[in-house]
Amino acid sequence: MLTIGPYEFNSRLLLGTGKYPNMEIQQHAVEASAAEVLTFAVRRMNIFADDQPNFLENIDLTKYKLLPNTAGAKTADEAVRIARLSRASGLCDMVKVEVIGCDKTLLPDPIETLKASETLLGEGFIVLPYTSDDVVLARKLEELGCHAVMPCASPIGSGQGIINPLNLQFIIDQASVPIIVDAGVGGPADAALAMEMGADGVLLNTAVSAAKDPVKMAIAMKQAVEAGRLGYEAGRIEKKYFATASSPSEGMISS
Ligand SMILES: CC(=O)[C@@H](O)[C@H](O)COP(=O)(O)O
Repeated sequence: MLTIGPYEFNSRLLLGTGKYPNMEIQQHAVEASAAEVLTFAVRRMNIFADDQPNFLENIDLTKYKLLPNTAGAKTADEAVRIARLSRASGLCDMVKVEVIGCDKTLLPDPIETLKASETLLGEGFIVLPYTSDDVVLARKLEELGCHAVMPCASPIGSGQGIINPLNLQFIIDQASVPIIVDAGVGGPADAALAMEMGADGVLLNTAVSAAKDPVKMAIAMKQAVEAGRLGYEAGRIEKKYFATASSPSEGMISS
């Protein structure tokens, strides 16, 4: 079970809803992924225009928890405004705080992320900030009271996978709130590795929505997250410098 604030989920895969070839493929991919949390950019949604196409119409909202995100915000104030708007529209009291500090890398602004998270926590939101793999910032966000921390594997949409496993491991090891690896996942092996390292969940979008076959990739990601988690729980063997024979040598007939 993945527990975020008051909510519990069976699936540890969280899915983004942007950039699918069309809404039908998106719907099938979402179903195939078995994700229970769907994130979407409030600013890019027609949530207030009844006459506009809206992915929420195609999704059975009784099956999913929505995670509105503040994509597009460049300051804490903007992120807070977007979060208030989404809660006022009755979507959810969870929010993924995303405050971009650099247009080229889409890496988050740590100071504005911290400020926005503090304000939203004070207003009773369930706050999940998107961060870089900064170990100290992750700790400060947890100390602030964030319900989960979401460090990126690598820049959004880059598909580079986990580029700083050491930092990510530090973040996972020090945390007592869920760590959800968010952004930069390229293939199932990246998702499995994050889970094997002890992450509590993986949030991804582009790897599925831009895959040649998004529905197949959604299934692959589901299985990768499950396999990675199972491997983590099973306990991996230690890496050794030299070989160790797989069969016991005691009791062998010597020639
Ligand atoms: C949808 C969303 O929230 C993205 O900003 C997220 O960070 C996923 O990134 P990828 O597209 O790299 O998976």
